[in-house]
Formats: sequence, C-alpha cells, structure tokens
Amino acid sequence: MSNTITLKKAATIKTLNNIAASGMNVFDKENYTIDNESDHPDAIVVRSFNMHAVDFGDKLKAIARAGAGVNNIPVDKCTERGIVVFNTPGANANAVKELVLTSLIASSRNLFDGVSWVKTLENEGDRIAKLVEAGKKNFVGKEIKGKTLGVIGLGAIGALVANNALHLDMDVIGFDPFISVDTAWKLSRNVQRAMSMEEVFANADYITVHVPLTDDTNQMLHEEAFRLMKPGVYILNFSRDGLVNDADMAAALESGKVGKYITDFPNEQVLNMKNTVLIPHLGASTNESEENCAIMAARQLKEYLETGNIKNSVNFPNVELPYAGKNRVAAFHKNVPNMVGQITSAISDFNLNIADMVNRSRGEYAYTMIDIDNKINGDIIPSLEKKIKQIADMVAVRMI
Ligand SMILES: NC(=O)c1ccc[n+]([C@@H]2O[C@H](COP(=O)([O-])OP(=O)(O)OC[C@H]3O[C@@H](n4cnc5c(N)ncnc54)[C@H](O)[C@@H]3O)[C@@H](O)[C@H]2O)c1
Ligand SMILES: O=C(O)[C@H](O)COP(=O)(O)O
Repeated sequence: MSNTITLKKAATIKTLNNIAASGMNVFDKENYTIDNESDHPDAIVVRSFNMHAVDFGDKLKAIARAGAGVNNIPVDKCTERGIVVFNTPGANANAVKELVLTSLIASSRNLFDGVSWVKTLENEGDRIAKLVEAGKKNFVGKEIKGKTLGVIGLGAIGALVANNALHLDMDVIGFDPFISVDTAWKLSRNVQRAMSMEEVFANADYITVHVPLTDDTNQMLHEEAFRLMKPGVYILNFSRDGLVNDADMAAALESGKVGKYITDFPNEQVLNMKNTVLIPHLGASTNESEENCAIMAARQLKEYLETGNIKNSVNFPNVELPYAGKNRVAAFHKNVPNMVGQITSAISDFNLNIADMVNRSRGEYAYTMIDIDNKINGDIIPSLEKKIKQIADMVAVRMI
C-alpha cells in the first residue's frame, strides 16, 4: 500500500533548528506557513537536530538539511516512504576550510594552550609581562611550511583544504577513491594522489578527515591506523566523532603516537583526553555559511514542492522537467520493470494525453514525472491518483 501524498496549495514548513531568516524568507507567505509546532508538516528544514526518533506525521514530503552531513536523518526510512532528503553540497565548505586551516596553524603553534595560560595570570598585576616572557618557552610550536598534510576525502571541503594548504607552503597528499569529476577538476595537480589511506598515514605530519559518517567510514581512525602513522602526527576531525575510535585515540594520545587531536565534535570520552583541541562544532557557524545553506536548502525544497523537480537529493536522483504549469503526476516507485507503462496506461484510461515525461532511477527506487496535456476536470484527479497508487510497487504519488 502506498502513502497518500497530496500537495495542498499552502504547504506547512517546520524547522528543527535555527535556520537563517534569509533562507526561510524564500517561502512566500501566500503559499507557505512556517509552523514549528506542526505534527504533520509538508516539509522540514533541519541542521544537526537528531531526527532518528522524530515522528514524521503523515504528510511529510521532503526534508532539507541546511548543511552537508545527513547522518542525523533516517535516510533509508525516508526513501522507503518516498520522502526526498536534500542537502546543500559545498554551501558551508569555505567556512569549514577556514576553520580547519586556522586550527591547523593555531594548534601547531600551541596557540590555544598559550592563550588559555595567559588568562590564568589575571591576578598577577605588574608581574604579568615578566611571567609572559618566562612562560613562553612552554608553548614553542612548529611551522607548517614544508610539512605534509594528508587529506582524506577530497569533496567540497577536502579539496578546498588541500588547495589552500599548498598556498601555505605545505606538501599535500590526498585520498578519495570516489572523487567526483567536478572536484577532480578543481583540485590542484600539485596535490599528490595517494592510492590508499595507508599511504596517507605513512607520509603525513598532519591528517585531516573530510568524509561523511557512514557504515563504511565509521571508526575509520582506529588502533591499526594510528600504528601506521608518523609519531607525533596531528589529527584534525571536522567531520564527525564517529569516524574515530575514542578508546584507541585516547591510547595514541597517551603514548604520544598522536601528538594532538583537534576535533569539532567533542564528546564525553574526548573531553578526558590529553593534548586535544576541542571546538564546539563551529565549522559551519559563520553568517555567510548559515545563509548560503539556508537559502540553498529552501530553494531546493520550494522547487520540489511546487514542481516535483529534484536537485541535490541524497536519496533520489536529480530530475528536472520544465514545469509548464498544467497538471503533473510525480510518482515514487520501486525500480522494477513496467512501472512507467502502468502509470501511462492509468493516465490513458482517463482519456488524458501525455505532454512530457521523465523517469530516473537510483538503486532500488525510481521517480517518474509525467505532464498531462489536457485541462483536467478537477474531479478526475483523486480517481487518477487512486488508480496510480494502486499499482504494485508504487511508493508515493503526488498530483501537482
Ligand atoms: N564541522 C562542520 O561544521 C562540518 C560542516 C560541513 C560538513 N561537515 C562534515 O564533513 C563531511 C564532508 O563534507 P563535504 O561538504 O566535503 O562533503 P562531500 O560530499 O563534498 O565530500 C565527501 C568526500 O568524501 C569522499 N569519501 C567518501 N568515503 C570515503 C572514504 N572511505 N575514503 C575517502 N574518501 C571518501 C567522497 O568521495 C567525497 O568526495 C560531511 O559529511 C560532514 O559530516 C562538517
Ligand atoms: O554537516 C554539516 O553541514 C555540519 O556539521 C554543520 O552542521 P550545523 O549546520 O549544525 O552547523
């Protein structure tokens, strides 16, 4: 049995985090209601809020993540229900890049420890200047020039970090077995290509990870990985805490195998480790990035709600059919033979003519949009919708 999803003119949007106003203003008041208390929103805009236990209600059509990582969203469950999950690729990449490079230099120069120490001198009166000169020897750092930065994951953020580190006179070695063609074009040819993660581990003085948290990357930095790294290596994690095995990291920091762990994702274990720099998930927290993400998320969502077109979804294919403003059937179904045939046959049963259509698949699921040429008598729509929904392996149907 498929879900009943019928687009109403006024859609309700719920937000689960603070979303920049410039993004929410994309939703015009005539067609959209922003209601953060709604139990049955048409769409949700979210940042890092953990949605795994959230009740979706029975009208939810789409979730827009104003940001990159979607591990806070139950994506498989959404796919099974024909709920499109969007993210905003690259929209916060510059913000993260700037903080990664800032932290790289600042931690290398023991800046965080030094600055914290100075604050402890506040009651020392006129002795402060003398104490500063005597104490600075405890914070001698190292320069990054000529050192090797290993970048694991050369997507929107990793590629920017890699290219910019070259400008800081670092040598850069990168690893990404799934690098996109777009990113490969943007990457400097001076970034050395590693054929394995182990090659990065063996050569890098600093390692920064920029991969999504998935079943494949979960705990990718563990005891065996640390064993292969150079002694005293600095590790930067601006991706997710689940990428690192905390117990192994604690041991590696204790032994000095890892010289410093800089993370944007502190947790209870990490808070008790030595030689850490703990940042309160500030990677994407700039006005520019929050606005970029919110505007991109809102535009993608609005386009989808109004036309069915999909751009930058993490669970359904990109699909675009210019919307002529007539009547459109948008159907999510299993990726099995003869679905398009059955939908078009249902349409012709109502003596309707097809103006245009598109079908794209992604893994086990597919999405079909069909524009109907005739001016439909409004009474027909529920019957046509019902008929299409009754097709076996249909997941969800919208009449737009
Ligand atoms: N700290 C923050 O505020 C912040 C902000 C944005 C993103 N992030 C995190 O950073 C991650 C990356 O963001 P992005 O915008 O660069 O995403 P992206 O999708 O552009 O890049 C991810 C890259 O990782 C690569 N990859 C996947 N699995 C890999 C593996 N096993 N080994 C090597 N490479 C692998 C992919 O091919 C892709 O190129 C996000 O998923 C998110 O978790 C954190
Ligand atoms: O994956 C992301 O985009 C980042 O972790 C940013 O998360 P935030 O939107 O909660 O700052």
